[in-house]
Amino acid sequence: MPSKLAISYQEVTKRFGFLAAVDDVSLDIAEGEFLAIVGGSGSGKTTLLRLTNRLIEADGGTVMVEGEDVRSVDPVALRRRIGYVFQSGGLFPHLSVADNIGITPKLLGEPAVAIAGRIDELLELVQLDGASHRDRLPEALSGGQRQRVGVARALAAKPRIVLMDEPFGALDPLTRDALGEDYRALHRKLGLTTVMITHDMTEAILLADRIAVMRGGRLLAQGTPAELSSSSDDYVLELLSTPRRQVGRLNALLPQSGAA
Ligand SMILES: Nc1ncnc2c1ncn2[C@@H]1O[C@H](COP(=O)(O)OP(=O)(O)OP(=O)(O)O)[C@@H](O)[C@H]1O
Repeated sequence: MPSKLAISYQEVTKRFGFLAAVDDVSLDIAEGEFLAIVGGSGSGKTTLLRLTNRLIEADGGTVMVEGEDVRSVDPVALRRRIGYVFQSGGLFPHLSVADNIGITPKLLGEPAVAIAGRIDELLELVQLDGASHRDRLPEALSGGQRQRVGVARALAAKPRIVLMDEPFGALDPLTRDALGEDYRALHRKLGLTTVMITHDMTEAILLADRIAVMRGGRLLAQGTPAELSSSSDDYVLELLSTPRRQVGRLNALLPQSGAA
Protein backbone atom coordinates (compact mmCIF):
# COMPACT_ATOMS: atom_id res chain seq x y z
CA MET A 1 0.00 0.00 0.00
CA PRO A 2 1.56 3.34 -0.98
CA SER A 3 2.11 5.56 2.05
CA LYS A 4 2.78 9.28 2.25
CA LEU A 5 6.38 10.37 2.33
CA ALA A 6 7.71 12.19 5.36
CA ILE A 7 11.10 12.85 3.75
CA SER A 8 12.33 12.42 0.22
CA TYR A 9 15.94 13.00 -0.87
CA GLN A 10 16.14 13.27 -4.63
CA GLU A 11 19.64 13.11 -6.16
CA VAL A 12 20.97 15.18 -3.27
CA THR A 13 24.59 16.34 -3.29
CA LYS A 14 26.50 18.42 -0.75
CA ARG A 15 30.12 19.41 -1.32
CA PHE A 16 32.65 20.85 1.07
CA GLY A 17 35.37 22.15 -1.26
CA PHE A 18 36.28 19.21 -3.50
CA LEU A 19 34.74 16.64 -1.17
CA ALA A 20 31.25 15.37 -1.95
CA ALA A 21 30.14 14.68 1.64
CA VAL A 22 26.76 13.57 0.28
CA ASP A 23 26.94 12.32 -3.27
CA ASP A 24 23.82 11.94 -5.40
CA VAL A 25 21.68 10.36 -2.68
CA SER A 26 18.07 9.40 -3.40
CA LEU A 27 16.05 7.97 -0.53
CA ASP A 28 12.39 8.02 0.48
CA ILE A 29 11.19 7.74 4.08
CA ALA A 30 7.51 7.00 4.62
CA GLU A 31 5.41 8.60 7.33
CA GLY A 32 5.62 6.53 10.49
CA GLU A 33 8.79 4.78 9.42
CA PHE A 34 11.86 4.27 11.63
CA LEU A 35 14.94 4.46 9.43
CA ALA A 36 18.49 3.91 10.64
CA ILE A 37 21.43 5.37 8.72
CA VAL A 38 24.51 3.24 9.20
CA GLY A 39 28.03 3.90 7.94
CA GLY A 40 31.59 4.56 9.01
CA SER A 41 33.03 7.84 10.21
CA GLY A 42 32.91 10.53 7.54
CA SER A 43 30.45 8.64 5.31
CA GLY A 44 28.04 11.60 5.16
CA LYS A 45 25.39 10.56 7.69
CA THR A 46 25.31 13.78 9.70
CA THR A 47 25.51 15.89 6.56
CA LEU A 48 22.41 14.14 5.18
CA LEU A 49 20.56 14.76 8.45
CA ARG A 50 21.55 18.42 8.51
CA LEU A 51 20.33 18.90 4.95
CA THR A 52 16.88 17.78 6.08
CA ASN A 53 16.23 20.73 8.38
CA ARG A 54 18.38 23.21 6.45
CA LEU A 55 21.18 23.45 8.99
CA ILE A 56 23.11 23.26 5.71
CA GLU A 57 21.93 23.65 2.11
CA ALA A 58 22.27 21.12 -0.72
CA ASP A 59 24.39 21.98 -3.77
CA GLY A 60 22.31 19.75 -5.98
CA GLY A 61 19.08 17.78 -5.91
CA THR A 62 16.01 18.29 -3.78
CA VAL A 63 15.06 17.55 -0.19
CA MET A 64 11.32 17.26 0.39
CA VAL A 65 9.76 17.27 3.86
CA GLU A 66 6.08 16.32 4.08
CA GLY A 67 5.65 17.10 0.40
CA GLU A 68 7.37 20.50 0.46
CA ASP A 69 10.74 21.39 -1.04
CA VAL A 70 12.68 22.54 2.04
CA ARG A 71 14.03 25.50 0.04
CA SER A 72 10.52 26.94 0.03
CA VAL A 73 10.14 26.68 3.82
CA ASP A 74 11.56 29.16 6.33
CA PRO A 75 14.50 27.34 7.98
CA VAL A 76 13.54 28.34 11.52
CA ALA A 77 9.95 27.21 11.03
CA LEU A 78 11.23 23.98 9.46
CA ARG A 79 13.50 23.26 12.45
CA ARG A 80 10.63 23.75 14.85
CA ARG A 81 8.63 21.17 12.90
CA ILE A 82 11.42 18.60 13.07
CA GLY A 83 12.77 17.32 16.39
CA TYR A 84 16.55 16.90 16.57
CA VAL A 85 18.37 14.80 19.15
CA PHE A 86 22.14 15.32 19.38
CA GLN A 87 24.75 12.75 20.33
CA SER A 88 25.59 14.42 23.62
CA GLY A 89 22.06 15.62 24.38
CA GLY A 90 22.97 19.13 23.23
CA LEU A 91 21.34 20.61 26.32
CA PHE A 92 21.96 24.21 27.38
CA PRO A 93 24.20 23.78 30.45
CA HIS A 94 22.93 26.87 32.27
CA LEU A 95 19.24 25.96 31.89
CA SER A 96 17.32 23.57 34.13
CA VAL A 97 15.81 20.38 32.73
CA ALA A 98 12.39 22.06 32.60
CA ASP A 99 13.72 25.16 30.82
CA ASN A 100 15.66 23.03 28.34
CA ILE A 101 12.52 21.08 27.48
CA GLY A 102 10.31 24.17 27.35
CA ILE A 103 12.59 26.35 25.27
CA THR A 104 10.98 25.75 21.87
CA PRO A 105 7.35 26.15 23.05
CA LYS A 106 8.50 29.33 24.82
CA LEU A 107 10.08 30.65 21.61
CA LEU A 108 6.82 29.80 19.85
CA GLY A 109 5.02 32.06 22.34
CA GLU A 110 2.95 29.39 24.06
CA PRO A 111 1.46 30.40 27.41
CA ALA A 112 3.53 29.53 30.50
CA VAL A 113 0.81 27.33 32.01
CA ALA A 114 0.55 25.25 28.85
CA ILE A 115 4.34 24.91 28.71
CA ALA A 116 4.53 23.75 32.35
CA GLY A 117 1.89 21.10 31.65
CA ARG A 118 3.71 20.00 28.51
CA ILE A 119 7.02 19.67 30.42
CA ASP A 120 5.36 17.40 33.03
CA GLU A 121 3.80 15.32 30.25
CA LEU A 122 7.13 14.99 28.41
CA LEU A 123 9.07 14.06 31.54
CA GLU A 124 6.55 11.30 32.13
CA LEU A 125 6.78 10.22 28.49
CA VAL A 126 10.56 9.79 28.69
CA GLN A 127 10.20 8.18 32.13
CA LEU A 128 11.93 10.77 34.28
CA ASP A 129 10.41 11.63 37.63
CA GLY A 130 9.37 15.28 37.28
CA ALA A 131 9.59 16.25 40.96
CA SER A 132 13.21 15.17 41.30
CA HIS A 133 14.46 16.16 37.85
CA ARG A 134 12.74 19.26 36.51
CA ASP A 135 14.87 21.80 38.40
CA ARG A 136 18.24 20.10 37.94
CA LEU A 137 20.95 21.44 35.67
CA PRO A 138 22.21 19.04 32.96
CA GLU A 139 25.52 18.58 34.84
CA ALA A 140 23.57 16.92 37.64
CA LEU A 141 22.22 14.20 35.32
CA SER A 142 23.67 10.91 34.16
CA GLY A 143 24.37 10.47 30.44
CA GLY A 144 21.21 8.39 30.04
CA GLN A 145 19.08 10.96 31.87
CA ARG A 146 20.54 13.72 29.69
CA GLN A 147 19.56 11.80 26.57
CA ARG A 148 16.04 11.33 27.93
CA VAL A 149 15.83 15.11 28.41
CA GLY A 150 17.24 15.54 24.88
CA VAL A 151 14.42 13.35 23.52
CA ALA A 152 11.82 15.26 25.60
CA ARG A 153 13.13 18.56 24.27
CA ALA A 154 13.04 17.31 20.69
CA LEU A 155 9.37 16.34 21.18
CA ALA A 156 8.33 19.58 22.92
CA ALA A 157 6.94 21.30 19.83
CA LYS A 158 5.03 18.11 18.88
CA PRO A 159 7.01 17.34 15.72
CA ARG A 160 5.92 14.53 13.44
CA ILE A 161 9.52 13.92 12.37
CA VAL A 162 12.49 13.29 14.67
CA LEU A 163 16.12 13.22 13.52
CA MET A 164 18.63 11.60 15.86
CA ASP A 165 22.40 11.84 15.46
CA GLU A 166 23.97 8.89 17.32
CA PRO A 167 21.64 9.55 20.25
CA PHE A 168 22.70 6.60 22.36
CA GLY A 169 26.31 6.18 21.20
CA ALA A 170 28.01 7.50 24.33
CA LEU A 171 26.00 5.41 26.80
CA ASP A 172 26.84 2.18 28.56
CA PRO A 173 25.32 -0.87 26.82
CA LEU A 174 22.50 -1.48 29.30
CA THR A 175 21.34 2.14 29.33
CA ARG A 176 21.70 2.26 25.58
CA ASP A 177 19.55 -0.80 25.16
CA ALA A 178 16.87 0.46 27.57
CA LEU A 179 16.75 3.91 26.00
CA GLY A 180 16.62 2.50 22.49
CA GLU A 181 13.67 0.28 23.42
CA ASP A 182 11.92 3.15 25.21
CA TYR A 183 12.41 5.44 22.26
CA ARG A 184 11.14 2.80 19.84
CA ALA A 185 7.97 2.53 21.97
CA LEU A 186 7.57 6.33 21.91
CA HIS A 187 8.06 6.39 18.15
CA ARG A 188 5.15 3.94 17.80
CA LYS A 189 2.91 5.54 20.40
CA LEU A 190 3.26 9.04 18.94
CA GLY A 191 3.20 7.90 15.30
CA LEU A 192 6.53 9.61 14.62
CA THR A 193 8.79 9.32 11.62
CA THR A 194 12.31 8.75 12.94
CA VAL A 195 15.67 8.92 11.19
CA MET A 196 18.45 7.73 13.47
CA ILE A 197 22.17 7.69 12.75
CA THR A 198 24.09 4.89 14.36
CA HIS A 199 27.48 3.24 13.94
CA ASP A 200 26.05 0.08 15.38
CA MET A 201 24.41 -2.37 12.98
CA THR A 202 22.96 -4.40 15.86
CA GLU A 203 21.18 -1.30 17.18
CA ALA A 204 19.96 -0.51 13.66
CA ILE A 205 18.56 -4.01 13.15
CA LEU A 206 16.88 -4.08 16.56
CA LEU A 207 15.27 -0.63 16.39
CA ALA A 208 14.67 0.35 12.78
CA ASP A 209 12.15 -0.78 10.18
CA ARG A 210 14.62 -0.08 7.42
CA ILE A 211 18.34 0.60 7.17
CA ALA A 212 20.24 2.89 4.80
CA VAL A 213 23.96 2.18 4.44
CA MET A 214 26.28 5.05 3.49
CA ARG A 215 29.90 5.04 2.44
CA GLY A 216 31.97 7.90 1.01
CA GLY A 217 28.87 10.08 0.69
CA ARG A 218 27.00 7.51 -1.42
CA LEU A 219 23.97 5.51 -0.44
CA LEU A 220 25.20 1.96 -0.93
CA ALA A 221 22.02 0.12 -0.05
CA GLN A 222 18.67 0.50 1.67
CA GLY A 223 16.07 -1.94 2.86
CA THR A 224 14.89 -4.13 5.70
CA PRO A 225 17.60 -6.24 7.34
CA ALA A 226 16.33 -9.23 5.33
CA GLU A 227 16.51 -7.26 2.08
CA LEU A 228 20.00 -6.00 2.88
CA SER A 229 21.23 -9.50 3.53
CA SER A 230 20.76 -10.26 -0.16
CA SER A 231 22.79 -7.19 -1.18
CA SER A 232 25.56 -7.75 -3.70
CA ASP A 233 27.78 -5.18 -1.96
CA ASP A 234 30.63 -6.64 0.11
CA TYR A 235 30.72 -3.72 2.56
CA VAL A 236 26.99 -4.06 3.29
CA LEU A 237 27.34 -7.81 3.81
CA GLU A 238 30.35 -7.25 6.07
CA LEU A 239 28.39 -4.75 8.21
CA LEU A 240 25.47 -7.16 8.44
CA SER A 241 27.65 -10.07 9.40
CA THR A 242 29.03 -8.29 12.49
CA PRO A 243 26.01 -8.84 14.78
CA ARG A 244 25.88 -12.52 13.82
CA ARG A 245 29.61 -12.97 14.47
CA GLN A 246 29.20 -11.30 17.87
CA VAL A 247 26.31 -13.60 18.75
CA GLY A 248 28.37 -16.60 17.68
CA ARG A 249 31.29 -15.52 19.86
CA LEU A 250 29.02 -14.73 22.82
CA ASN A 251 27.28 -18.09 22.56
CA ALA A 252 30.64 -19.80 22.56
CA LEU A 253 31.89 -17.84 25.57
CA LEU A 254 28.78 -17.76 27.77
CA PRO A 255 27.30 -20.86 29.41
CA GLN A 256 23.95 -21.71 27.81
CA SER A 257 22.15 -21.47 31.18
CA GLY A 258 23.59 -17.96 31.82
CA ALA A 259 21.49 -15.01 32.89
CA ALA A 260 18.88 -14.01 30.31
N1 LIG B 1 31.29 21.95 7.68
C1 LIG B 1 32.16 21.15 7.06
N2 LIG B 1 33.21 21.64 6.40
C2 LIG B 1 34.07 20.84 5.74
N3 LIG B 1 33.93 19.50 5.68
C3 LIG B 1 32.91 18.95 6.33
C4 LIG B 1 31.97 19.74 7.05
N4 LIG B 1 31.04 18.90 7.59
C5 LIG B 1 31.40 17.66 7.24
N5 LIG B 1 32.51 17.67 6.49
C6 LIG B 1 33.18 16.51 5.89
O1 LIG B 1 32.20 15.76 5.18
C7 LIG B 1 32.40 14.37 5.34
C8 LIG B 1 31.13 13.74 5.90
O2 LIG B 1 30.97 14.23 7.23
P1 LIG B 1 29.74 13.75 8.15
O3 LIG B 1 29.85 14.49 9.43
O4 LIG B 1 28.49 13.88 7.38
O5 LIG B 1 30.09 12.20 8.35
P2 LIG B 1 29.44 11.15 9.35
O6 LIG B 1 29.15 9.94 8.53
O7 LIG B 1 28.30 11.76 10.08
O8 LIG B 1 30.67 10.88 10.33
P3 LIG B 1 30.69 10.51 11.91
O9 LIG B 1 30.09 9.14 12.01
O10 LIG B 1 32.16 10.53 12.22
O11 LIG B 1 29.91 11.56 12.63
C9 LIG B 1 33.61 14.20 6.25
O12 LIG B 1 34.74 13.98 5.44
C10 LIG B 1 33.72 15.55 6.95
O13 LIG B 1 35.05 15.87 7.29
